[in-house]
Order: sequence, then structure tokens, then C-alpha cells
Amino acid sequence: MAQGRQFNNSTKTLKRNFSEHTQSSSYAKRQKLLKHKASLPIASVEKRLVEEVQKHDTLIIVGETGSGKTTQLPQFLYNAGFCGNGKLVGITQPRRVGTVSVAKRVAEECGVALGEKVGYSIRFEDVTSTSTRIKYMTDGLLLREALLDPYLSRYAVIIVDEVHERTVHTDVLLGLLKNVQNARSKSVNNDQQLEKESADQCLGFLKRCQRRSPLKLIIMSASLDARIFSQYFGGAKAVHIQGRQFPVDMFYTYHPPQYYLDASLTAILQIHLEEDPGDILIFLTGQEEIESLEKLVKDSLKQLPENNKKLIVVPIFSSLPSERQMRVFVPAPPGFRKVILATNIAETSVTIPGIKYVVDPGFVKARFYDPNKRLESLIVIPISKAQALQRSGRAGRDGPGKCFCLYPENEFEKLEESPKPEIKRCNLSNIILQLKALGVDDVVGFGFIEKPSRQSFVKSLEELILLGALTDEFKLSNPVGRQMACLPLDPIYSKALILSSEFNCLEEMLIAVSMLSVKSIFFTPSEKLEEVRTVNKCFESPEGDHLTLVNVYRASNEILEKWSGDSGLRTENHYKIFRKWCKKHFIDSRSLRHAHDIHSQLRRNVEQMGLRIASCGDDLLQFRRCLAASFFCNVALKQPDGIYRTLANDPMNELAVHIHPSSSIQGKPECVVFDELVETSKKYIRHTTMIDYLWLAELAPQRYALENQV
Ligand SMILES: Nc1ncnc2c1ncn2[C@@H]1O[C@H](COP(=O)(O)OP(=O)(O)OP(=O)(O)O)[C@@H](O)[C@H]1O
Repeated sequence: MAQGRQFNNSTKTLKRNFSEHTQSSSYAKRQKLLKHKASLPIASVEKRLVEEVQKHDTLIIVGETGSGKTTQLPQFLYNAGFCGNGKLVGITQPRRVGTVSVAKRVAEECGVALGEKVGYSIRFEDVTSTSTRIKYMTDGLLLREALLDPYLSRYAVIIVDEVHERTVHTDVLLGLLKNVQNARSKSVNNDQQLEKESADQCLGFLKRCQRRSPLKLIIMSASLDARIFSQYFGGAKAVHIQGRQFPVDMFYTYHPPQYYLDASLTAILQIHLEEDPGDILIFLTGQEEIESLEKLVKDSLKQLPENNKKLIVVPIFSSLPSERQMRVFVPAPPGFRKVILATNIAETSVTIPGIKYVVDPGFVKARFYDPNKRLESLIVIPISKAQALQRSGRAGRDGPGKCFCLYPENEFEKLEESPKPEIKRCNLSNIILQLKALGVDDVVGFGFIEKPSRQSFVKSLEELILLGALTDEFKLSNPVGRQMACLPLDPIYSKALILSSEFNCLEEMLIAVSMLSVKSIFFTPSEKLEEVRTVNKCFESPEGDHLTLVNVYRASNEILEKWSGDSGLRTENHYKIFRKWCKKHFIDSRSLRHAHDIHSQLRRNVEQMGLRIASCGDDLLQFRRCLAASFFCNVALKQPDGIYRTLANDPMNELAVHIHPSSSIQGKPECVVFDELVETSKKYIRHTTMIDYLWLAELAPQRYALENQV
């Protein structure tokens, strides 16, 4: 990387030229891809990397951003024969967007349709087939797979990519993979022994053969401290890939800006007016900031002369409808420059062609969970050095780039090396349940790379006991705990599904849980809040948001049914009408379709479990009682001043909270259950439904026995 330089936040005009975007034939495209592959820094060390993987069961690979680790290494291993006997190379990623976009790219490079030799799997979306050999997936997905196949016997190699992010799933996966490696190498030794001992135990031997090859494990990132991981894996070898494809020049401000949003605007305009053609990517902390900056940029453009107005603003954040997220990959029209306003969703793994300039204000919004108060806070904090490196690395991927950091260079030195591991700041209930289902009895003693706090363990174990997933002896209960672990859901949602069968409302709960499982059904631009409310009045249930979600789903189902005709087949035209309907109601059509897919999968899951699927019809009391019986850890009571207070065992941990303004609940009911408690500008409870406080002692006596009552 070039020496840091300082830059001025002044604006000047500069004429630019964009070359015409020409469409190449598929042959020419393929030749171009091959040439590109050969030019990546990793290409020159292919042979050495393959040899290292052959020699070592665990390998740590560190290489500059854009050097070709994620896209090329799996192809090297495939070509070297690691996928013999139908085995797979699996690559985990921390985010869905990165997983999908990288898989698409590698399929293109291999000249195959996505889902054939190269595929991907993310929760509720599997684009693989029996011919898939290179499989990209989220880290959480591989953890789930381990529940069904504890030896991960289909995989010859597993690459844990972007490990510096230290997501909770990556951390748990590392511990688990260590155990799997041990178990598989033991099974190799045992099998050799058994082979000698007895020829007539042929069948058992064959069975063991399926899991006898040792598991190769590769830990990878551009910004990891190899020592920590090497130590964790008993002195595993680390390989450093030298060089990057294109340089990225770093620039810093003289002083920290007073308001980084203003500084961001200045930086964007400065680049637009003074720098050579090339798109801009700026990292902000969330939707609100992105929308403010979008408006500021658009207003500023109005003041510029006509020939300087050719700047397109494209936002990307996680609650944005997926179709709109994909717009970041669409090239700007000839003569235009594109500026992408992104959260850290675009920080790792992704390559957005055309990005030449990165602007980094140096902040990120991170989640912190307080296990005592059950409160999740979203707090804006400075990024770590690893994140700064990843951000600058989004430039320099298809040509030389520049990164403008909106902080002085000496501030960079003060940043933490890596982000705080998620496992130290999240609710552990789901992880504990999965570990228990994997047969890890002593979860506190599990070999985590960094152990979560004792308090987090205690609170999550308590919650799982209250939900009936664990016995008082901390064992997985049968059948409830086992059933809960089988469902790819948070424990409270799983419990709600299982219980709803008894309350005769599994139909409704399947819908509610499916809708809660997608990132966000409604897309609400801040300036259109009122319009969204008016147009969606028809779905609103005064009793609460869970029923509102059920109403939206059923209305959308009617739209789909109406056009499916006798054949039951839905054509693209039906979906066009569906999308139009969604747009009218400010609904993210991809999220809603996703909810329909999740619904189908969960329905299959509960059918396999033998749960009785029935509808409560108009008797919605049953549905609300069932919510009370499952969401009883998330209850808030109205206080005389009209503000709500959460209920906790220890009054010190009770919090004053507000029902989220987007809620459909009417009036101010005495008592509500809620889905999540998040602190943004205030402490909000989201997805609330009214219940009767007196139900709690009857429906959740384990938590609301008389002596616990307030
Ligand atoms: N979707 C894509 N479109 C165009 N080019 C791409 C795409 N994905 C990858 N590339 C090209 O391949 C190069 C290598 O990408 P790859 O993701 O393998 O690098 P990496 O070393 O894993 O980077 P990082 O550590 O940032 O994830 C990129 O620099 C870019 O030139």
C-alpha cells in the first residue's frame, strides 16, 4: 500500500470521460476471465498452495484483499483432485450478500451454471445439486449441516474465509472443526486397525470408510493475526501470499472532522469534480445516515453546472429490498459516475466492478447484547484496523484505487486490531442449543477461541431451561429440546411453533415465524412513513404486529393464488403482478417471497416432526395465548405514566421501553409480548402483541410463579 498522504476537503471542477460500455461476446468474455485469473497474485503460487494443503491438515492463509483467495483457492483445490469420490470443497463466508456474489463469480469463471459444479447455500436458500463440488455458504449454514452430519463427511476441505470478522458462527465453527478433524483422523487410524482385524465386518467398515479421510481445514483472511489462529490450532502453518493486483493509495485528513457526514459530502464532491473517472464507495453506519447523505448529495448536485451533474447515488443497507441492493452491481450509464452509500454489508468478500475510490469515515454500527436486561443495543463505534483494511480493499480490484480516510493517520494507529468477537456481545441461547444437539455437553468448557462471559452462559442456560429446551440438569430435553434444535430458528420461535400445535394455531404461527425470519418485510423510506401507514391500514391488526404480519402474508397469498390458475403454476407474469402489488404496499417483494419459501420449509419440518397443523380461524385469542406461552421472557407492562417496563427476575434489570412507532397495536394495552428489544435513539420493543398479564401465571408458571409476580 502506498504511503499515507493528506488531502484537502476543497472542491474543484474537473472534466471526465467515460469509455463506452461495450458488450463482449461470451467467448471474448471467457478469454478475458481466464486472462484475469492468470493475472491475480495468487495464480503464481497455485502449486505451492496445493502442496501446502496436501502436507498440512490445517493451514492459515493470509493475503492482500483482492489477491484471489476466495475465488481462486477452491478452484485450485478442485483442479488438484481434492474433490475425488464426490467430495466437496466448502467455503464459509460471514454474510449472505458476499456468499451469493462470490459463488456467481466463480460459476462464471468455471463456465458453468450456478448450482452445478459451483453452488451456494444460505439459510432457507440452497442453490446446489448432486454435481456441486465447490460450495460457498454462510458460516451459520455449515454449523446447521453439522447437526445432520457431525463428521461433515461430504467435505474434503473446508475453508473458513474472512475469519477476522469473528462472527459468532465462525468462532463456534472453529471449535467444532477442530473436534471434527480429531474425530476424522481417529477414524482413519481405527479403520486401518479394524481392516487388519476382521474381514467379515465388511459392512461396518464400509460405513466408517465414508468418514475416514482426514478433513483439511484452511483459515483465511486479508487481515488476521496468524499467531492467534496458529496457536489455537496447535501450531498450524501460516502462509502469506505476497502482493496485490493493483495499488490503493491511502489519504488521511489533517484533523478529525467535526461532523463526518458533512466531511463525507465534501469528499464525494471533491472526488467527483477533481478525480479521474471511476465509481465511489463510501461506508456509513446505517439507513438513516445513508438516506441523509443521499439527500445532501442530490441537493448539492442541483447547484452544480449541468455537465457536472452526472453522478448517480446508489444506497445499500441490509433492510433495503434485495432487488435494490443488487443495483450496486449495475454499471453507471456512459458518462456517469456512480457513488455507492453502503453499510459494512459491502465491507468484505464483495467485488463491485468499477469502484476506484473508497471513502471511509471510520465508524460502524455494532450490536451489543446485555444478557441481564435482554437488551440489544446498536452503538456507533470506531472501526478496527482490520475493518479499515477491508474497506480500502474494496478499491484496487479492477484497477489502481484510492482510499480517503476521514480521520488523521495517527488516529488509525489508535484503532483496535480487530473487531470485538461477536460471541462476546451476543445472546448465546441459539449457540448453546446447537452445541447441545451436537453432543457437546459441557458448553462452558467447549474449546472456544475466546470464551464468552460467564454471565452470558448463565443467562442463556436459564432461558433454555425456562423454554423447556434443557432439563434442570442442563441436558437437552426430549422431545422438546431435540425438536427445537432441529428447527433452523431462534429458540423462542421454535418453541412458539411447537406449542402452537397444542393451541390449534400452528397455521398462523408458521406464517408469523416465517415473516419474522426475513430481514424486513416493509421497506419504509423515512420521508414516506405516513404514506406507508395509510396504504397498509387494511392489514393492520389492532391486537398487534404478529397478526398484522399474518394478514399481509395471507393477502399476498391470495394475489399469488388468484393468478396461479388450474395448473397451479406461477409464471413470470404472475410474479410481475405480485411485485406491483408489493411495491404499492411498500413491501420488499423478494423478502416476502423468501418468507413464502421459509414457510414451505418450516411446514415440511413440522410435518416431519408429526405436529398437528390446524388453524385457530377467528379465535385469535388462542394465537395470542400461544404467543404469551412462548414469548414470556419478552414481556412489558404499562406503567402509570404510560411508559412500558420490561419484566425481569431482578427489578434492577427492568427497563423503561417504548413500543416501536411502526407497530400496528392500538391504544396502550396493559401488557404486551414483543419479539426484540433494541436500543437505537430510544429503547424500543419491536413486533408487539397485546396479552393479558394474568395469562402468564397459567401459561408460563416456570417464570411467573406467584412469588415472582410484581
Ligand atoms: N463479482 C466480481 N466481478 C468482477 N470481478 C471480480 C468479482 N469477484 C472477484 N473479482 C475479481 O477477482 C479478484 C479476486 O477476488 P477475491 O474475492 O478472490 O479476492 P480475495 O483475495 O478473496 O479478496 P478479499 O480478501 O477482499 O475477499 C478481485 O480483485 C476482482 O478483480
